[in-house]
Amino acid sequence: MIELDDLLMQLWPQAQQYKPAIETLPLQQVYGRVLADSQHSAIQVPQHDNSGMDGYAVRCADFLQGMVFPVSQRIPAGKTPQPLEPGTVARIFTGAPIPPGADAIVMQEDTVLLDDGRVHFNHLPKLNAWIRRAGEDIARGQVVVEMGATLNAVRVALLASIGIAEVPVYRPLRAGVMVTGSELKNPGSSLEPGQIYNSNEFVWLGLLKQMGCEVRSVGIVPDNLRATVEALKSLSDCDLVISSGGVSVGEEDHVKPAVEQVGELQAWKIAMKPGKPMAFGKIDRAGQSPCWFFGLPGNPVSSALAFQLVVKPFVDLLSGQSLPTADWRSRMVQVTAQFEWLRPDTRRDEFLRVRVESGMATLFANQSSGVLTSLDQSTGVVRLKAGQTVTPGDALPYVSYQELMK
Ligand SMILES: Nc1nc2c(c(=O)[nH]1)N[C@H]1C(S)=C(S)[C@@H](COP(=O)(O)OP(=O)(O)OC[C@H]3O[C@@H](n4cnc5c(N)ncnc54)[C@H](O)[C@@H]3O)O[C@H]1N2
Ligand code: MOO
Repeated sequence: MIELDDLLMQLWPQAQQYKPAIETLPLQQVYGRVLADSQHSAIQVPQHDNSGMDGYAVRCADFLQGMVFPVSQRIPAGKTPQPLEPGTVARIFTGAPIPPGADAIVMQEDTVLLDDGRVHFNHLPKLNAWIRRAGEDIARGQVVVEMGATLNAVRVALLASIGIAEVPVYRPLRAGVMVTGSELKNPGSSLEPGQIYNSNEFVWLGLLKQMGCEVRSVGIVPDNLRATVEALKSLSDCDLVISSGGVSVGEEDHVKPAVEQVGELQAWKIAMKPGKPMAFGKIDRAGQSPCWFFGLPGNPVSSALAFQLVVKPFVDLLSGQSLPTADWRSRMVQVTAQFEWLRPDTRRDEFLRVRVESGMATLFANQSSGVLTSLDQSTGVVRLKAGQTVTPGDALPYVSYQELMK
């Protein structure tokens, strides 16, 4: 068996070597994509010192002479102001440039407009009040979004705010999906005795789409070597293929020999629970970069967790994301156990499904890897080292499903 951390260290450098193709797209089409080159700002934001309020631009020193001033100019947003005449104030609106010579803004609620058009100020102004300084958001030349960042709504808006209309992004990965098992039926059809519904595929379709992959599925593949080999071959034009089931040790488990026929198996049996019989390898493609292969266990919880803990960071790295973003281990936090766990697995690290509220972790009662409801009714997993027992009050490393899928 391979330790999980050793497996990750074996996988990640391979993913980092992969160079996805780059395309340049308009901002409207880049949501969820990974940026292929850091974007610098050619301008400062804001461009000019500007007002944060509707009100008056004033010179503080003038208030030694009194509290009532005539208005010498009107500055709406978008207009270039004249220098502020001494002994006067300027009517100004939110976002409008500060006139040279003004050193504070007074909001209009703190003033009274007199019948003769002059303005009475209720209080002395505060130096620099309500002036938003040029460049206080973004300096000229600053990197605004780093290469490898996923372009979420705010980052796309940041690019827009510096006038960039199109950016280079990595081409989405093509993920191939197959689920093995002669006992499987798709939802919508009725079950014969001994059959079960295929649910694993539906976890992956959702997660892969959330990760921005283009997904192609061949669906259910019966438990025989020939059909498994054919399914692998038919998906080999993808960047990676994920299969479920058939990776254990029984005679009905054909995935490993099938991968060995069409490519190479690099790892099998990981010291983690759930998820032990996971396999990793490659499907050969003459003269092209490899098609990576993940054989995940059939048990629904094992398949979903192995996906989040092993496949997800690999796909993130293939997609061009940086290692710190991809490594969920650095995002683990400590929680306090409110449960007891006295029957640890002595050889594998265990991931227990728990519900965490205010830093307190309660255990989902049924930790079987066949119980899919456990994933819905827990918030994440705590990681135990092989042989580790838990008593209430113990501090445990925890990662939420939300954090795993970031
Ligand atoms: N003698 C041994 N038996 C098993 C071992 C072992 O080391 N020695 N490992 C166990 C562990 S751990 C796991 S996990 C499972 C994984 O086995 P497979 O990956 O070969 O999966 P299958 O046997 O094909 O299926 C397991 C289970 O999951 C259900 N399943 C399969 N596909 C789907 C799907 N698409 N949607 C929903 N459910 C699915 C399947 O019906 C089985 O109930 O092996 C243990 N055995
Ligand atoms: O490790 Mo298996 O994945 O227990 O369920």
